[in-house]
Amino acid sequence: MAGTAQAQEQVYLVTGGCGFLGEHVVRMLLQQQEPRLREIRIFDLHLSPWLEELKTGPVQVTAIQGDVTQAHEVAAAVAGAHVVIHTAGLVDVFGRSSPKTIHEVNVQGTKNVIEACVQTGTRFLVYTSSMEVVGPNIKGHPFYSRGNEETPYEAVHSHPYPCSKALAEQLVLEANGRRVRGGLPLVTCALRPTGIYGEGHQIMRDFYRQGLRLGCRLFRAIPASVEHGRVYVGNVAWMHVLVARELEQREKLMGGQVYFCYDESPYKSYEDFNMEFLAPCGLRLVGTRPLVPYWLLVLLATLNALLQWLLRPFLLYAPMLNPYTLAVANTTFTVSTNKAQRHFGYEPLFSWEDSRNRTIRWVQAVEGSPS
Ligand SMILES: NC(=O)C1=CN([C@@H]2O[C@H](COP(=O)(O)OP(=O)(O)OC[C@H]3O[C@@H](n4cnc5c(N)ncnc54)[C@H](O)[C@@H]3O)[C@@H](O)[C@H]2O)C=CC1
Ligand SMILES: CC(C)CCC[C@@H](C)[C@H]1CC[C@H]2[C@@H]3[C@H](O)CC4=CC(=O)CC[C@]4(C)[C@H]3CC[C@]12C
Repeated sequence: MAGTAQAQEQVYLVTGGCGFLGEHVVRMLLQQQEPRLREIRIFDLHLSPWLEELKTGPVQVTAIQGDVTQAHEVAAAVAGAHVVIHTAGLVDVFGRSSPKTIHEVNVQGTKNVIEACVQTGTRFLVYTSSMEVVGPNIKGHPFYSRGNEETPYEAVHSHPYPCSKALAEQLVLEANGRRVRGGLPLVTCALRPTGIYGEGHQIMRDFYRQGLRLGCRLFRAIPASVEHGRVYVGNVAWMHVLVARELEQREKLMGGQVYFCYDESPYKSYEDFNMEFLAPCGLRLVGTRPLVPYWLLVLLATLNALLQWLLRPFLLYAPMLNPYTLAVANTTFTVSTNKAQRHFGYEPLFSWEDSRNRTIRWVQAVEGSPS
């Protein structure tokens, strides 16, 4: 009886619940109608207005405005939660924030989440890591033959974002098995999405708007032969929900594990993949080969980095092209694995056709909306 009562009292905390991925996780938790779910807490630096419309359903939705770098705020939000899904992070590859801030949010923030779990007795922690934890590395090595979680790869990073994600992932995995308040072990695992796309993807929106400005054209910069891993946001969210649900039953198998997020999205170059959505919206990718030679792109990217540094005291100059984004876009990095299926029965919830159609509908709706 006590077991039944406890089973109906689950509280989930989603950090970063108002972000691109976080919103999909929250909506997925509500859609899946998890019978044991009583409350979802959404912890974010910035709370979104759409949260209000979620507050009318049978599951209590609690919005908590807070900062993961503040240990006391995190501890207060975690207290009494059954599972924490930690998606909050500073996703900055354009140099908008300082390396120190990226470290504080992504590493110290994750430390605070772990310590809060330990102090308050929360046993299950799902961390949103990234493929960037593995690569591409600074040497530009491709991730050959569509690697999996076991594929050896020299993970060497210099950019603050992948460095911070790698450190945070390590902290999460090392915390697996730590005794939480009450004496039971903490069970953690990390999910590594490749480049996420779907409704709410701001970089896709930026490309679309740029294409409209350029007369419905985009110009190929990267060879079509460079494959870049992509995964639909709904499937990434579904994987988080499934892990959160299964972690208790399969703690021995899943605790301390990493899982790449994958689905049926095709292997293509970054730009060709984007065209799957942008072409039906009227854009065209000009050139079967890059229009600008690679050395010139490297030069422009380096110039951008230099300008960013020089202008920093006066203004924020953060263009999309810099040495890091160029290296990531220009290095083959794709995954092929079934570890999530083997460990916790994951199958993508959305087919490629579904994912594509949903994303196209979203891009079409972007037209005319404020930037
Ligand atoms: N977008 C992508 O392609 C990929 C993202 N990821 C990871 O997924 C997670 C979510 O990323 P996105 O949804 O794309 O980013 P996002 O920027 O849309 O969402 C991040 C959320 O975290 C919140 N946040 C940032 N700093 C915070 C702080 N100090 N305290 C509390 N909340 C804070 C933001 O307000 C935002 O709502 C991140 O951890 C990111 O590293 C991993 C792989 C790929
Ligand atoms: C004009 C350039 C040559 C093309 C620029 C494209 C880039 C802005 C994007 C190409 C690859 C993207 C990254 C990739 O999908 C992996 C990621 C994982 C994360 O965890 C965060 C986001 C990102 C680093 C993503 C960012 C934009 C690109 C670099």
